[in-house]
Amino acid sequence: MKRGPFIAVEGPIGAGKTTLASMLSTELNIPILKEIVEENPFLDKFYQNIDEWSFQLEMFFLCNRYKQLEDTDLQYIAQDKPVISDYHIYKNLIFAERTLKGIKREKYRQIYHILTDDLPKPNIILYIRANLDTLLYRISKRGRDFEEQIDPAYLQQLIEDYDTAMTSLAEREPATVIVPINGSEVDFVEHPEQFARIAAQVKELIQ
Ligand SMILES: Nc1ncnc2c1ncn2[C@@H]1O[C@H](COP(=O)(O)OP(=O)(O)OP(=O)(O)O)[C@@H](O)[C@H]1O
Ligand SMILES: Nc1nc(=O)c2ncn([C@H]3C[C@H](O)[C@@H](CO)O3)c2[nH]1
Repeated sequence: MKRGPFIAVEGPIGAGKTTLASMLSTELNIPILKEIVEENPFLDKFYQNIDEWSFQLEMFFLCNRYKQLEDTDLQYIAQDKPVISDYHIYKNLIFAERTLKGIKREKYRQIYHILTDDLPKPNIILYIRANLDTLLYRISKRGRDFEEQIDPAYLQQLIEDYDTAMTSLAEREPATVIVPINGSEVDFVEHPEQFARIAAQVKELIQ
């Protein structure tokens, strides 16, 4: 069955997902769904001690996004209305596979699949790839206190995890369109013509 476009913007921390999703939402007049950051009670503690807090944090993100996705399904997808999101639910697994170990990782995997397997997934993914220097620069420019403690090695691993995950998603879901964007070279914030090219590409995909 054909359904309305469900667009997700993805990429590692600080790649520009919220920025690009917001710009596209305005330009294309499509409602935006944003992830919850400031109200997250575990992020600060997590960055201070990943092993201690990872399970609580990953479960918090999963429950939150599960609820958002359920609502999105009712409000938009089931009614064939377009929507753009600054994340894909799959990011839960990308992060959790990196931050959890042993039995907790195994339990998390099972819960992730139970909760999300039957929910609608984005049919278009704008995947912003960016190198470590770009991400570190953008994260520091954004200036969230709790992110000052991010270990560059953790960020570098996530860059690689994202590449692996997107390749695997493309194999599992050949119908999903993945548009790679080189976030270290393409600057959709400072260069309107570069943003216009991305917006035109998305317009063409959803027509
Ligand atoms: N193409 C760009 N050129 C210059 N600055 C950018 C660009 N994209 C994003 N930024 C800036 O980088 C910072 C991070 O961007 P943003 O918050 O959109 O990233 P994100 O991928 O949504 O992050 P997170 O993973 O934490 O949710 C912001 O300060 C934003 O203004
Ligand atoms: N561990 C972990 N799992 C997730 O699912 C996840 N999603 C986002 N984040 C972190 C990245 C930014 O610092 C901040 C805002 O995106 O939250 C996550 N961290």
